[in-house]
Amino acid sequence: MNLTRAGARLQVLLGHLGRPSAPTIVAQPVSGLASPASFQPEQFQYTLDNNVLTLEQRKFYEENGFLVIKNLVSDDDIQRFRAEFERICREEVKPPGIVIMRDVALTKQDYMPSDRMVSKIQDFQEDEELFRYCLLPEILKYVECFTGPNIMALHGMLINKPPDVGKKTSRHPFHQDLHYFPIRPSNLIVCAWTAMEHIDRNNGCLVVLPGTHKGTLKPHDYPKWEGGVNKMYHGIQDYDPNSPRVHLVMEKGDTVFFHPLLIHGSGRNKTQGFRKAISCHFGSSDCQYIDVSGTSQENIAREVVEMAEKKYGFQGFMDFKDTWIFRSRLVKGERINI
Ligand SMILES: CCCCCCCCCCCCCCCC(=O)SCCNC(=O)CCNC(=O)[C@H](O)C(C)(C)COP(=O)(O)OP(=O)(O)OC[C@H]1O[C@@H](n2cnc3c(N)ncnc32)[C@H](O)[C@@H]1OP(=O)(O)O
Ligand SMILES: Nc1ncnc2c1ncn2[C@@H]1O[C@H](COP(=O)(O)OP(=O)(O)OP(=O)(O)O)[C@@H](O)[C@H]1O
Ligand SMILES: O=C(O)CCC(=O)C(=O)O
Ligand SMILES: [Fe+2]
Ligand SMILES: [Mg+2]
Repeated sequence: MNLTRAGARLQVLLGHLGRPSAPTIVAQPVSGLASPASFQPEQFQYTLDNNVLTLEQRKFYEENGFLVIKNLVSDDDIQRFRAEFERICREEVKPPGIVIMRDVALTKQDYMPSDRMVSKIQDFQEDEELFRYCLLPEILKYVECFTGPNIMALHGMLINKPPDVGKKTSRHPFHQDLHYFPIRPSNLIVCAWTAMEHIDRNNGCLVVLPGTHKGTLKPHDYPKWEGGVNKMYHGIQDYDPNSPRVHLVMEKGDTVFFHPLLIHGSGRNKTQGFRKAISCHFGSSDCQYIDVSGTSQENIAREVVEMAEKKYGFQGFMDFKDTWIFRSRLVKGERINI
């Protein structure tokens, strides 16, 4: 994207956020030197001005589309998320709205209420214990660098990647999360993803294609994998197989923040343990809903609406946008548009 246009759009958004616009860049010589404070960076388009990120971290996110913050979430909090996840799997608590997903390779087994049957839970916004993740001040402090001060939690997930049974169904194909969101602008959306244990290539770490957040939203569809593909795990069909991959090896509590256009996936879990991570997508409440009719997002919109209609029993009068309106929750500032 053209820098001037992006700069102009950011100015409009900042104005809309009720903040002073970023100063126009005029290199003013002060005692013969340009003052670093007045030299506000017009080159930044994926991060906002505040004092949380170092210049180096900011440049890294701008360039790569992700940023890992080590040791951000405490062991105590992670233990609480794990315990609540197990209670949900054992059906001791049933938070309204929760979506429990099994790995496609295990769907023909008799269901036992146990964390060994569940590959992912989604939409935990009504579970006060898990939703604590989306309210953690240490997470929101970083989220605000991307969304600004009015923050909505759009979607929470706890991923329990099962041991692969040999069909490679535990993989998550390369995708861009924006495919699932009828919400723009994309630069005001960010995902926080926290490792709940040591995660590396053996148990299926996140794999990212650095810099791909600078591209556009690509068409997504089910990959043609012989062993089966999980429901709604759409992938990008024409990603560049030679694009450099970065495998994110993370320790318990480490958190990666990434842009919704960043192409990422996760590999097979070759261990016998269930690899756990907790995540939430956040967006500025200044964002807007878009109509995805006639775009590449139509396919996922149809699937999500079908599932929501089945789950909530409304037939025929829900659209993609509605499924997001009632699932998202304000976590900071004011609810404005979305
Ligand atoms: C309002 C809610 C909207 C939620 C909207 C999510 C949008 C999220 C946006 C997030 C943004 C970030 C990016 C996230 C990337 C993702 O994670 S995308 C979402 C991931 N997937 C899901 O959310 C699906 C969750 N739901 C499920 O897994 C449900 O169990 C299913 C697949 C709908 C089936 O439910 P069910 O009917 O209760 O299950 P069951 O009777 O056991 O099986 C029925 C049939 O489904 C098959 N099946 C069961 N599980 C699976 C499976 N995992 N895969 C494939 N087939 C399956 C069975 O084999 C069976 O097939 P047949 O024998 O009839 O041929
Ligand atoms: N044909 C494909 N289409 C889309 N995504 C793919 C394809 N093959 C692999 N991937 C994805 O590529 C990412 C990285 O795979 P890579 O092989 O580098 O990781 P890995 O950890 O070694 O995983 P694996 O053991 O499954 O090979 C994963 O997200 C995986 O799901
Ligand atoms: O494997 C994971 O933990 C991440 C999966 C992912 O990218 C997603 O659910 O959108
Ligand atoms: Fe994702
Ligand atoms: Mg591999």
